[in-house]
Formats: sequence, C-alpha cells, structure tokens
Amino acid sequence: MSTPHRFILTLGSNTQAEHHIAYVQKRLFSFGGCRLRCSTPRRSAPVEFPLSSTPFTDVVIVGDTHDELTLFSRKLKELEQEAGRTPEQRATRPEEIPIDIDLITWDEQILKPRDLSRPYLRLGLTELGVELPQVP
Ligand SMILES: Nc1ncnc2c1ncn2[C@@H]1O[C@H](COP(=O)(O)OP(=O)(O)OP(=O)(O)O)[C@@H](O)[C@H]1O
Ligand SMILES: Nc1nc2c(c(=O)[nH]1)N=C(CO)CN2
Repeated sequence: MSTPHRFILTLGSNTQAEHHIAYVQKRLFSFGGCRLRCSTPRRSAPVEFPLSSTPFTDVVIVGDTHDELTLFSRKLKELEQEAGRTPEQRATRPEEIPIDIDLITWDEQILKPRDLSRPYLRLGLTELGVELPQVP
C-alpha cells in the first residue's frame, strides 16, 4: 500500500461547541484508513473574528490517511455541512460557527499559513508533541 499522508487540522466552534466537536470527532474516527490523535478542547477568545466576541473552543488533530488531498478535503467539507455549517447557516447567521474544520498542513505543505501563529494551534501541537513542518 502507498505511504499515508500526514495532516494537521483544527476543529473550532463558538456555538454548542461540545456537541459539535464531539459529533465531528466521532465521524472523523469512522473515516476508513484514517488514524487520529486529538488535543484536549481549549476555550479562547476569538482571533481575527469581528463578528462576535463569544469564545471559541478548539481541538487540534494530527493524523494520517491513504486518501489523496482532494478527496480528504471534500470529505471534510461534507462533514462540516453535515454538522450544521450549511450555506444557509453561513448566510443567515455568520457570527455563529457551529464547526469550522481547517486543514492546516498536508505532508510538508502548509495549507493555511494564516493560522500558524494562532495560540490554540500552538498549544494543541505542544500537547500532542508535534512540530509544524519546517518552511524552507
Ligand atoms: N475577518 C473576518 N471578517 C468577517 N468574517 C470572517 C472573518 N474571518 C473569518 N470570518 C468568518 O469565519 C468563517 C471561517 O473562516 P475560515 O477562514 O475558516 O473560512 P471558511 O469559510 O471555513 O473557508 P475555508 O474552506 O478556507 O476554511 C468565514 O466563513 C467567515 O464567515
Ligand atoms: N480562538 C479562535 N478564534 C477564531 C477561530 C477559532 O477556531 N478559534 N476561528 C475563526 C474562523 O472560524 C476565527 N477566529
């Protein structure tokens, strides 16, 4: 079998966070051929989010999968919608984030450079003993 791809992702929620994060974690664990390790959920003030001052809860997940990037990204987008982040919800209540799934890295690629300095990501990675890929 091919070498698996290694990823780091974050789950963030500012609305019924415990419920939405638990739901998405359970669904992620049911993805075939995907190994995961999760940080403890952490609450913190919103970063770069002018729409609301409600705290976010975030979980950092590291894992590997035999899926290719396009398929894995599509599964995450579908899961986001299944968990309540539908186009309708985004349009009508943009200040509510039931769940935001952000794929931060894929093997050595940084997909979301903007998120790298966020404290919730740093703290979760430290807890998991994982370093970010080095930018050349
Ligand atoms: N500066 C901002 N001003 C207004 N809304 C923002 C701002 N930053 C984030 N948002 C809102 O937060 C949501 C989550 O941001 P994020 O960058 O994760 O985008 P996304 O829509 O989930 O797309 P992606 O697929 O890139 O993750 C956005 O959809 C937007 O509604
Ligand atoms: N603390 C924190 N701040 C954020 C987060 C997040 O998950 N946690 N997500 C955002 C976009 O969805 C914007 N700001």
